[in-house]
Amino acid sequence: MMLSVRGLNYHVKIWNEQSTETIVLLHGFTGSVDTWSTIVTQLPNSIKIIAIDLIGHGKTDAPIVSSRYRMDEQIADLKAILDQLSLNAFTLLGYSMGGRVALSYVCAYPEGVKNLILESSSPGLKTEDERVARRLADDSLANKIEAKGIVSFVNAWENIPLFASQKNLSLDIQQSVRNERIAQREIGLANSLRGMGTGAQKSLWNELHSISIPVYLITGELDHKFYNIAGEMKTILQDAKHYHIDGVGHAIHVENPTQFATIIKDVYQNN
Ligand SMILES: C=C(O[C@H]1C=C[C@H](C(=O)CCC(=O)O)[C@@H](C(=O)O)[C@@H]1O)C(=O)O
Repeated sequence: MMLSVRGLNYHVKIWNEQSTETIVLLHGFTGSVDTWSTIVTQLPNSIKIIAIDLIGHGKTDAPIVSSRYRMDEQIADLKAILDQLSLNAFTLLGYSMGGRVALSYVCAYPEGVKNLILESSSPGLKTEDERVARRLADDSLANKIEAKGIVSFVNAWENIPLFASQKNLSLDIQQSVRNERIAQREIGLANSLRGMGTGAQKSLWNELHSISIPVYLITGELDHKFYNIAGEMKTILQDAKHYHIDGVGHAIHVENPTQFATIIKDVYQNN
């Protein structure tokens, strides 16, 4: 379904619409609602699942103005979507960039969020120097995406060290991840980096201590960077559990969907 919010058309996919327990799923950079297709088959019908294509991704609009992709704009869109769907109590799950959106959302709009699940994500960068350097890198990548096109970008992106463990997946799964990335629009990815990239968003490190809901941090054994980030987040959060999954990297839901789905089911059993 398409929802019009704050002047943009968002693509939203819903499973088990009549169920009461609800989880909202937010994909990562270069992703779409399709990234959750395997997970959905492993969750019980008792859970209503709402997956959203974030701005510039999937079938959601990709505005040409990069400022429309700022994190405050994205979470305001998300709030408007959830209000339109009359959601007043739900678990919010985000993968990587989607986790940064989810965490930003909880810090700005905590009402209604019962649990927060962050897969391989971060609260942003602590210092302005780090953010300046990352913005320069992300701006350069954004310009390269527009100059050389999506295929050239994906050829490089799927081979960054962060995704090395995905080479162990079946060729079918690797191809499905590639297809999802290839289907993206250059303007959407480029402006996503410019507007809500890791260096563009504000740091949420100093807001973590105020989050009172349960936070579930999921990282992969082979993803040392985000394992360490999650470990530090856990020392600050009031109520946090860190699941560290053996034998997988950054995209746990792709590399071990069964164990990922089990964690989600555990969260609901803890409610
Ligand atoms: C490479 C780094 O940052 C990028 C890596 C992960 C994030 C993401 O959403 C990737 C999802 C995917 O392609 O499967 C992305 C983001 O948070 O926007 C980062 O740009 C890094 O080392 O930080």
